[in-house]
Amino acid sequence: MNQWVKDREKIWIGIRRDLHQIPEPGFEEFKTQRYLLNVLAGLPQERMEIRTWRTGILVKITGTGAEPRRKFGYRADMDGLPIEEETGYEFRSTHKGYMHACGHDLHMTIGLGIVTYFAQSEHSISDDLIVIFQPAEEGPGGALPMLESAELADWMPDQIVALHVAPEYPVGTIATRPGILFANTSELFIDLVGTGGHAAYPHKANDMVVAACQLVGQLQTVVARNIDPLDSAVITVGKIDGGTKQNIIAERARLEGTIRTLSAESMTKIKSRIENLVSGIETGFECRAEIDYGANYRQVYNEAELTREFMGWLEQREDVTLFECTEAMTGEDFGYFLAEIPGFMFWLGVDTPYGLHHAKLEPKEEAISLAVSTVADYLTWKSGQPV
Ligand SMILES: CC(=O)N[C@@H](CCC[C@H](N)C(=O)O)C(=O)O
Repeated sequence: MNQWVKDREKIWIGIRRDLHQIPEPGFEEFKTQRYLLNVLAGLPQERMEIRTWRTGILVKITGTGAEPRRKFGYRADMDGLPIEEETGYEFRSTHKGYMHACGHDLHMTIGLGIVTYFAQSEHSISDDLIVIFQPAEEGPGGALPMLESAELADWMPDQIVALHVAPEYPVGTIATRPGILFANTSELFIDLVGTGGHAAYPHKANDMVVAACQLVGQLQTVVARNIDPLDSAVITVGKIDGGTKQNIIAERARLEGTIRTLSAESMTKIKSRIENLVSGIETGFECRAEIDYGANYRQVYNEAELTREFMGWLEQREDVTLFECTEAMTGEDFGYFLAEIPGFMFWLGVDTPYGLHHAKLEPKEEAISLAVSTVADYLTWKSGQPV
């Protein structure tokens, strides 16, 4: 491992713990942005330029090579999740009902570590480096509007990399693959409106709790019966909201979920099946229904040549175990970056029994140094390679 990075392990861990305490919703990462700007202000400024975009931050480290230079990008997401934390941490979330349960506190710390490393005059890199702190990955999606922003337009990287913590792998493991890494996603919100009434008079009402339950059951048939078993897809209803009191028949119910597919065709097919089923519920229950697909994310598609090159480069590192993984049905709006810019994403092992989006997620912090060291060394090496 890069000794300079390793020697500063306590600093990275301290930053991660600070960030862990202030998780915020998408586009409301105000304290997070202030914290990051404050750390950035304490670094050598000679080769650094900083821009903000909404609650996000763009940092440019100017390369020391002659022009024209390439721009290498690293992207970290910034938002937390609406989860009440159940870790045993002393540095647990101070924001009630919010938690960094998807590792974005680590992703940002690694981004700061990379900036810190290359801001030092002794760690010059000949190409420019653009480190992107992007808001709202969990929703409604910050990547697409950021890509369309004036702030990024003249700093658009020529190549980009991002990582995501992976609870299931030991620290020291990096997993990735050329091609699709993460699925296409679409959020799913269905509102049902019927007629409320007294619990004792069901014949005078039109119960949306019963309609919602029927619909959840029917949605389970879509992937099972309409999608080619060799083409993976998922529909998860993560939240149901309906009614007001145990003895009042519910006038309204709302389902909130997400759709995941490996192919764009399956996404279209699933949406069409959902629309038919919802229309059946409207007829069958004599109610009104509205579907909203919320935020849709493109698949994360790793550019094959760069990914293979990175995997080959990793193989000579003694501190990393490379694993060529299969696709995952997770989503990531980093897919929008990869649709515009060649690059890749990889999983970083953080070895914890609880999965992503779990209230007890406790990633191993040693993974931070390993990631800063790996990405910094890779970018240094890559910048020395001919175009
Ligand atoms: C890595 C990860 O967990 N990403 C999220 C992305 C959420 C996308 C969107 N809000 C949705 O729910 O469809 C995921 O849940 O996979």
